[in-house]
Amino acid sequence: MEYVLSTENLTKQYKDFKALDHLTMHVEKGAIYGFVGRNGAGKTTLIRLICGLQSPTSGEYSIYGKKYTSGDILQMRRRMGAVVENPSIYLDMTAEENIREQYAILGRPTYEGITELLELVGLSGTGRKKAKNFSLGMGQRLGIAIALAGDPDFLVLDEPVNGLDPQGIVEMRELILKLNREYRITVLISSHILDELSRLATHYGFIDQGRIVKEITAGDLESACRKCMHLTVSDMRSLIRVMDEKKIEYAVTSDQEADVYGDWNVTELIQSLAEQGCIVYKVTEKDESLESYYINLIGGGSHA
Ligand SMILES: Nc1ncnc2c1ncn2[C@@H]1O[C@H](COP(=O)(O)OP(=O)(O)OP(=O)(O)O)[C@@H](O)[C@H]1O
Repeated sequence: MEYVLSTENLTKQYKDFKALDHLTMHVEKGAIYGFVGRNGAGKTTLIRLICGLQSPTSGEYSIYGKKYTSGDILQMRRRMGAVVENPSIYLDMTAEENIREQYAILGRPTYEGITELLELVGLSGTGRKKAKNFSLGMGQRLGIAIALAGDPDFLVLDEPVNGLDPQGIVEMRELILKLNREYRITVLISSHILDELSRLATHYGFIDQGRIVKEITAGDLESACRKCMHLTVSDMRSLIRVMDEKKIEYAVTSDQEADVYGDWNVTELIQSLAEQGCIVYKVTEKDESLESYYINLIGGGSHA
């Protein structure tokens, strides 16, 4: 497995407060990694660390397999683009001037590719408009364009849809998907908006109080959250017999209760059970949403 980013026991302590507490995570090459956690969980701290804006207290991280203490780390960071907190945009400049500026900072020999970059992020029509007159969504997209100026293959976005209107959210989602699918850019996105992430992420890392509580692929998460029928019955042995005969997937949850997976005809199922002398007292549809999965995972409390 090739990891673009991996951390091991990464810890960041501010006086007597641990913002990151032995955090271990793995971002696979090609992934859109949804970094999920409530406000204050430590997402931005992790991003600041991997961008080299702050140093860890202990533990380590590697980018493209190179440890942060190695001499090659700066080179690896050049393969990374990030939009952290407020993107560094010159407000008195146009979108194009901002990207030109970034090209100059990066020491790129020509201004080639700027038109394409503006088009990619949907800012090609902004002409002489200065960044200070941009909408929030345009500003976010300019931040991404600046982060893309160095042709990164790893893009880190801290809460990219925060504050955007529904249209802005859709545009941001489409842009991220395009960067990942067409340009093969691995993306790490931090967010507390789970529903939005679920339309994008191929992998998730759930963070709480500075620790990763779970890393899971989108496929495994979908299975964990899939719909099922919850049955309360008089006779569990009969239920088991009927389910096994019909090759229906199920899970017994108590003496009288079971979860039945798949899209089955409820009337037929109840009839088959009745024929075996098993009365169905109650049928409810259970749909563990991403949100409730997450709340179960981190044990409730006040959430973002
Ligand atoms: N420089 C600092 N000094 C002291 N505490 C800090 C500092 N920076 C961050 N923290 C604390 O560390 C914790 C984690 O902050 P962080 O910004 O990483 O959270 P987050 O998950 O990004 O949350 P949010 O979604 O609110 O940005 C917070 O409790 C914050 O107050």
